[in-house]
Amino acid sequence: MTRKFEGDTLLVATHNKGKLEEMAHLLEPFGVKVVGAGEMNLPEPEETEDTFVGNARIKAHAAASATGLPALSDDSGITIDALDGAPGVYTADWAETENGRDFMLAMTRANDALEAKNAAHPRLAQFRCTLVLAWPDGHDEVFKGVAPGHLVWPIRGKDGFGYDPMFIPDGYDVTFAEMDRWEKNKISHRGFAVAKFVEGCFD
Ligand SMILES: O=P(O)(O)OP(=O)(O)OP(=O)(O)OC[C@H]1O[C@@H](n2cnc3c(O)ncnc32)[C@H](O)[C@@H]1O
Ligand SMILES: [Mg+2]
Repeated sequence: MTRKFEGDTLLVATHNKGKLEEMAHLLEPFGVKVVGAGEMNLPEPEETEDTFVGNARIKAHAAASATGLPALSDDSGITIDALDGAPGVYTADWAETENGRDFMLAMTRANDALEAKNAAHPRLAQFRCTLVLAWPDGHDEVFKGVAPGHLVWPIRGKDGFGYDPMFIPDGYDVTFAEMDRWEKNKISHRGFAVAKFVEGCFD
């Protein structure tokens, strides 16, 4: 098997431990080890774009130009039909507090907004993941994945991260947070996007 990038280590331009663990597990069968932006002491760039791909490009290119290595970023979030696609690219912002991120608060906000609209059930939503592989010469490649499902309240489960405890993927009756992390990878937005990345990067 050959791969487009040299060596067996891939720089993943994220500071999110949950994403990194999922990617490490997804790429391990291909002999790829991942190293996160935090371990490389890279700063967290400001995400100033209003699209997933725009922000994924910012993160990937920042890491590639700082290190001279190809870098894979992940910009992701949840889109809720009854909220016209919110929080979308602002998914992480909904968790922001003076003392850092609080995802119980973020999930409560999402549920409160649905309640305020008296939104019908099932409350359809999609987890979306955009991966950008940026090369030190400035070009990049984009890979996307979507996981459709619906939101439940109260939240359920202790595994996963972010909004996982309120999201039930289509075809299941458990939330992402009630599922084994590796089971989630088989049907998640990130799992589907990584599968496309693998298709594009390995012969
Ligand atoms: O930017 P990086 O450093 O990669 O890490 P981040 O956590 O800031 O990531 P994003 O900017 O892409 O924001 C994505 C948000 O969507 C949430 N999210 C993404 N994927 C998720 C998943 O698989 N399960 C639950 N929540 C997820 C995540 O918790 C963040 O709040
Ligand atoms: Mg971010």
